[in-house]
Amino acid sequence: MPDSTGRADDRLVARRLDADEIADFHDVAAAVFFNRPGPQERRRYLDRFGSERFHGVFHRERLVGGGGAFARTITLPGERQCPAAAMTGMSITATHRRRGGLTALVRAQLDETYRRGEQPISILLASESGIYRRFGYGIATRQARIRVPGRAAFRPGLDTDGLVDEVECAPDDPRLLLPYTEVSAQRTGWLQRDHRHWAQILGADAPDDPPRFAVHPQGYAVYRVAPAFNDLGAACTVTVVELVAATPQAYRSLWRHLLDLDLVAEIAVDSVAPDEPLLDLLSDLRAPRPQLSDNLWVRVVDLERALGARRYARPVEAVLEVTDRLCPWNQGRWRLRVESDGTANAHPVTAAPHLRMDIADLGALLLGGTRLGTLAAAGTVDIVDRGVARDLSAAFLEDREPHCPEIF
Ligand SMILES: CC(=O)SCCNC(=O)CCNC(=O)[C@H](O)C(C)(C)COP(=O)(O)OP(=O)(O)OC[C@H]1O[C@@H](n2cnc3c(N)ncnc32)[C@H](O)[C@@H]1OP(=O)(O)O
Repeated sequence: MPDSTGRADDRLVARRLDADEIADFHDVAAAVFFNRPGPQERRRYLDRFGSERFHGVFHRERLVGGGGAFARTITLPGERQCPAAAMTGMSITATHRRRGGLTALVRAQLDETYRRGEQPISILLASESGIYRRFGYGIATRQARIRVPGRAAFRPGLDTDGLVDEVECAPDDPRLLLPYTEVSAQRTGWLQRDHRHWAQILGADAPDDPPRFAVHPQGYAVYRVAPAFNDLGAACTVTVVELVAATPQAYRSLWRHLLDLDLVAEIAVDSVAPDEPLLDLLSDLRAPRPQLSDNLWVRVVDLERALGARRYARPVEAVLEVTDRLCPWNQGRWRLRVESDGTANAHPVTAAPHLRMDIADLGALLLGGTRLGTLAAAGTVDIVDRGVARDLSAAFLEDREPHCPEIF
């Protein structure tokens, strides 16, 4: 409709979608991601996730985009469980891009997340790595893509126990649920799952391509095989969906089982932690050719609560000066005080800062996988007091690399 100047109103406006509108958004998102879901697939998605929070982007009352902010729980350092708004399916239809649609959407989602007060952080996996820093998201975890030749040997002296079995599993099978529940509560970056997430991850909607399962009393592997036979013989590829092990023995035994499958030329995993133990088990350490990229992006929505939600490796006291363009309530100086038991609190102060950083850098640090010194070397964090910064860096760091193994 023309405005008072006679021009058409070209603004894109974001607002919360009601239950009826979520189905329309699902169609918009499917087109954006080049999918053509059948009616059954659409219905299943809505049955599973229709109760989550969705926002839409409108142009003159036409729905042209949107995205979800799903309620998940993530493990933070110190085995602390933290609610997180998991952003997913962010979509703007091709005819309405680069007009501020995503910007309006992210603002609306962050405002609502803060107002509701349930989730101090927002998380996402980015389709392209250039999009989200401007919205205050930082790369909190990294992933490696690996390709291991079939039958690749372990270093000498690494035993396995032969307790792996090939079985059929339903999404609620305790042989999956029990190891996952145990490991996900310990590993920073892992998400808690309910039956909806399991069904989604195990492809319960795609009966023509069911995954295979190898189980061990303390773990499991979910994988698919792409058969391939050429002039020289078999050259099948195993793609590991996930391998979860609660003990080193289960881990080695499951990997040995996959590596020794006959007819397989290569075992592929698209996302493992950069310090995946397999990389230290193989006798040819160069064989997996790990390719690093970004994994989980974290956005601190409520600084005070987010910094208090994890445990730290050592006591420290530091004043951080934080800039935050989108969430001004985070902007300013904060004293972070970590006690000897690793718990912490943050309070606004006026004291001189020891460090200055953008909120995206705090998101990058929160899971303990990014070094403060690296951000300082890149010049995105400004260190005023080097001694305090060194102590703070050590307090933030995790023993193992955090990683989010799940696509959401
Ligand atoms: C968590 C997830 O869901 S990730 C999935 C993201 N979605 C997709 O990849 C689906 C295909 N792409 C799209 O739907 C759209 O292009 C989106 C959602 C990525 C961007 O939507 P738009 O409405 O065009 O973004 P908007 O106009 O608000 O742009 C905001 C800024 O981001 C920049 N930007 C937008 N898309 C990209 C991109 N793919 N790469 C780099 N920068 C980008 C814009 O140039 C703009 O920069 P500025 O602030 O300096 O001017």
